[in-house]
Amino acid sequence: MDIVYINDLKVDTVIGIFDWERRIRQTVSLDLEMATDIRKAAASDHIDDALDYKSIGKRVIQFIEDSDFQLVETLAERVADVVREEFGVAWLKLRLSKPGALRGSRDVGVIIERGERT
Ligand SMILES: Nc1nc2c(c(=O)[nH]1)N=C([C@H](O)[C@@H](O)CO)CN2
Repeated sequence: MDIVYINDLKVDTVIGIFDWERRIRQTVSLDLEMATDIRKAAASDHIDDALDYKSIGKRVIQFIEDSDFQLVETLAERVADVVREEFGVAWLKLRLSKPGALRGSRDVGVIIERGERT
C-alpha cells in the first residue's frame, strides 16, 4: 500500500460548543494520509492515473469552510466520508487539530482511521 498525503492544511471555519465560538471563525489544521497504489501513475507520469491531492485539498477546503459543526469529531468524520466517497479512497488516516483551543497546549483534536488497508 502506498500513501498520498496532505499535511497541515489550514482552513477557517465555525467550530465549537460555546456561544462565542458560534460567532467567529477559527482555524483548524488537517493532516490526511490516503491509501493508493502509485505504480500506475508512476509508470504513465499522468495525473489521470494519480490520486490528485490538489483536487482533494480543494474539495476538503470547500467542505470545511462551508461547515459549522460543534465537535471536531463530527467534522473529522464528515471530511473522511467526503474523501472516501467522492475520491474512492479505501483507507485513510485523518488528524484534525484545533490550535489554541486549550490553554497551555499547542493544539488539540482527533485522529481517525477509516476503511480497509489493502
Ligand atoms: N472531544 C472534544 N472535546 C471538546 C471539543 C470537541 O470538539 N471535542 N470542543 C471543545 C470546545 O469547543 C473548545 O475547543 C473551545 O476551546 C471543548 N472540548
